[in-house]
Amino acid sequence: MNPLNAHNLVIDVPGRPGGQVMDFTVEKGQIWGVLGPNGAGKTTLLHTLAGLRPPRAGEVRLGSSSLAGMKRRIVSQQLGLVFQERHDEFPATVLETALIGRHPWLSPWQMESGEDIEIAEQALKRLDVAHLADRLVSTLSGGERQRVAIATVLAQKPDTWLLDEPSNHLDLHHQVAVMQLLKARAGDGCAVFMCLHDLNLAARWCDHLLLLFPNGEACWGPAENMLVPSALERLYNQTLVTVDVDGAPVFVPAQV
Ligand SMILES: Nc1ncnc2c1ncn2[C@@H]1O[C@H](COP(=O)(O)OP(=O)(O)OP(=O)(O)O)[C@@H](O)[C@H]1O
Repeated sequence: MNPLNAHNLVIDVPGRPGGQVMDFTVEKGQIWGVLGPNGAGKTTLLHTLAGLRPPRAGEVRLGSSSLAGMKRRIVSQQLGLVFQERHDEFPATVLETALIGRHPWLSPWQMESGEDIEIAEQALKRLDVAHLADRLVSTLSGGERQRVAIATVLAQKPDTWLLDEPSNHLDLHHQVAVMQLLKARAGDGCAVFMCLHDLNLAARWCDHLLLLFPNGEACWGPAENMLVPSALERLYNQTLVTVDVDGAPVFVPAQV
């Protein structure tokens, strides 16, 4: 796979002057989590990495190519994005939505083949929404809709997965199921880069973390180096209690 590289990247957060230069590469097999308070710029970073927003400085590269100069079709064969907010106003069924994931692999005006339908159906099954295949997406619950969005990227088969709050709307079982799916994709040689509000999900599943502060400051590295209670308390402006569960830290907000 072509690794996703932030090269001297400064994200363009509206109204925020300056911004830290970021330089990191999301390598094959890695699972990155982006943590930060509301408004810190997590979605802006994700959309910049996906090529949907221009950076203020620097560039995003896929392998040795600058993302800005690549055809969107080629980019979407390599990068998949699960958005935080979706506006599913177009009346489409769950299966039709999952099939959108196959579009980067079809030539213009080419119809989906039986194999594409099979891939989409398998993706729906993997996300536990196959029974909803004929339902309009607009009639689904929040968690069902989130799982369809993830199934659509699974059908897309990108090497690098970008996800904005993938655990949004998911119950505990499906949160774990989605994290297991992402871990399995990483185990198969993909890379995962996701924004998370749940610090403990990040601590449990991510091997790399990027902390994004509201003033634009950022730091990143292996998770064990980033999970420093004092840094996390500063990040969230919240006192934390750290407890050890099965040898791993779990962070709980202090009551006072
Ligand atoms: N189009 C826009 N016009 C004005 N301000 C914007 C625009 N898009 C984003 N912002 C601002 O940029 C900042 C960063 O937004 P962003 O969505 O990246 O934050 P976030 O860390 O993902 O937040 P959250 O945790 O709430 O999802 C916020 O203060 C937001 O209000």
